[in-house]
Amino acid sequence: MAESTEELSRVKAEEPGTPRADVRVHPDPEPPQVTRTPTVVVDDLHIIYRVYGAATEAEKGNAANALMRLLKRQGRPQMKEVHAVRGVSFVAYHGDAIGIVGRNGSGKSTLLRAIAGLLPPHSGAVYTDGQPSLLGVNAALMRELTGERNIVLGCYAMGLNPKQVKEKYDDIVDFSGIGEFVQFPMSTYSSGMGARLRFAIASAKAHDVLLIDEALATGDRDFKRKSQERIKKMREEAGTVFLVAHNLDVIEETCNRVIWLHKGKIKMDGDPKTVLAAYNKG
Ligand SMILES: Nc1ncnc2c1ncn2[C@@H]1O[C@H](COP(=O)(O)OP(=O)(O)OP(=O)(O)O)[C@@H](O)[C@H]1O
Repeated sequence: MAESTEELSRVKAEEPGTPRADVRVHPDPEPPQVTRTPTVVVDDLHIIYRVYGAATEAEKGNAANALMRLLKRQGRPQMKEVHAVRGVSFVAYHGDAIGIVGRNGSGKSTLLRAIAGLLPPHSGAVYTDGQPSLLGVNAALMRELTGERNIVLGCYAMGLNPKQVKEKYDDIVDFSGIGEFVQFPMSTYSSGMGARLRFAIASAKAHDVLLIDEALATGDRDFKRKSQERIKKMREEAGTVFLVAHNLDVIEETCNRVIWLHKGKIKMDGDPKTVLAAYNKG
């Protein structure tokens, strides 16, 4: 942590009076290359969820109150705010694969959804160069349709034309490893099979910015290896990949940079080894 403390004091010295909770760690003392092209700029982003009907502090966790409310058929008109992302700022570049780590509820998925444009900022902004695509465990494939139909529809949704879908189809089925299950509705798939098919569809196309939320967590070792290779290829094709995963090995092997979120703020941002070592300690 000596390196990060030094970095933090330097940042503070440069910006007197500006409170900074985050720590930026660069693998070498050289300043970042100015020639790299930024793909995602997140500027002092705040995301707040509004939950209607939430319990007040006084009512929280009180079974007697809950029972009384039920008996009296009282509604709960209170509105509670959850401040999930609190002033996050960073710049991602072409060719970056950025792992996002943090404890449950630290704001990882919220940040990805905001970069994908699915959540409006409460304040601050997200600027992206190109179209961001979010691939999550809940990505919108249709459970009642067969894998085959989902591949075709998913490819169309990504903007491929019928000829390109034909060319990609076999590769998607092979990569997903779902075999003859491709003929069955996705409702018959295990969660791992669904996740593999989603990744296979999404990665069949080059993305400007690909956001992956835990999709690799459910695959077996062989699938993880294949998907890591594919992420590497996507990086080489000059896209930017964001990866949220609780499996830190996957992050370390796949990413060239890691952002550690803690209670909605960036606690550390830098090369995977340094950040993961600090995260494991803390
Ligand atoms: N749709 C929602 N409505 C209200 N609050 C939400 C919603 N989604 C997430 N939150 C809250 O926002 C905070 C951040 O959640 P988020 O899912 O982004 O964290 P996470 O780091 O991805 O967690 P996990 O590792 O458990 O997936 C949490 O306090 C969570 O309860």
